[in-house]
Amino acid sequence: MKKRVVVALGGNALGNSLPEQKIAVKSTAKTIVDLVESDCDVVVTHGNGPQIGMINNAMAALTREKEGQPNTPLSVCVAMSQAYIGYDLQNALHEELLNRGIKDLPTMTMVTQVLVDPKDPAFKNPTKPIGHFMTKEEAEYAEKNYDYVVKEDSGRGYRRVVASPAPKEIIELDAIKGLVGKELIVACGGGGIPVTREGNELHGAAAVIDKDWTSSLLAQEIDADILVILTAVEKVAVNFGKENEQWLDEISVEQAKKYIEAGEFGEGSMKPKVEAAVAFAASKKGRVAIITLLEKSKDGIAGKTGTRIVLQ
Ligand SMILES: Nc1ncnc2c1ncn2[C@@H]1O[C@H](COP(=O)(O)OP(=O)(O)O)[C@@H](O)[C@H]1O
Ligand SMILES: NC(=O)OP(=O)(O)O
Repeated sequence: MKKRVVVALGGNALGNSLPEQKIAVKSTAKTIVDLVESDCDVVVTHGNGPQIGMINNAMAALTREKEGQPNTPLSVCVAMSQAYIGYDLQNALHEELLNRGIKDLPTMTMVTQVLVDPKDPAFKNPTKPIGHFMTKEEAEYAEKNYDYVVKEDSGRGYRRVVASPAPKEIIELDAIKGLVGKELIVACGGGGIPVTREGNELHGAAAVIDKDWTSSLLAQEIDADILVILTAVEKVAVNFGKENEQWLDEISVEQAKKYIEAGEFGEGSMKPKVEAAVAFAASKKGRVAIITLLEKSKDGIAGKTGTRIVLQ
């Protein structure tokens, strides 16, 4: 029987610049089509940290240059990032599907809005890094002149941070559900365009939602069998980077929660992935969340590698 799989693409699946992304999506498409050929109905989600930083900077420069040019809201920048990344992915998937003789699976990108709570405390405590790394001097300049909130990122330099509220509801969910299995869909890009509700109106919010959290919500809502979070490591570790580092194969939801509490996973990097994986695996017995490398996704689904989180 076909498996329903949500594949969440991390930064290494897309690269950090326009030329890097154009190259990266070629191997990303191979990985995704491998899953299609392994009898999976796939829905693709992706991050947008570098891309939204780039788009936001470009739009802000335009506002500074041209009198009367209104500022572009962050929600609109997320929408732009969905279209831009979706275009590159669709283009690469189209080619890869045809190369393998698969002609009956159209690809499409769904511009997706995701409801957030305007009272989410995340709006008062920006944590989500976006855009490029800055030196201390560049960071100070950006804070003073562009009103950015900037934080030091694990010894690697400084990055702008923005609010990252929790995803509550996927507005286009029914449309996505109707297409799973019939089309190869890219949805909920960059965690979704954050919106708040006022009656029948949806208003864009100044935030970037964590894509791992939205991917977990999507996987639960479409009743997926597997959530695969693809990133830059083959497995999740405890004592990561230390002498007694231990790579994890299969762990229970309970064990994963204990490791989260013990602070085993990097804030803003591995921790949201494990939390999102736990939320999916805990939501129904039989659901499996896998965290692994992009190029190992097929082996991960076959149970040969990756860290698997399951409800026991
Ligand atoms: N305990 C851990 N086990 C494995 N990787 C970890 C751990 N803690 C932090 N990391 C780091 O998290 C990174 C993945 O997070 P990130 O780069 O933010 O993801 P993304 O692929 O979504 O862009 C890994 O490459 C690794 O450097
Ligand atoms: N929106 C989001 O989570 O993007 P990254 O995965 O690139 O941080």
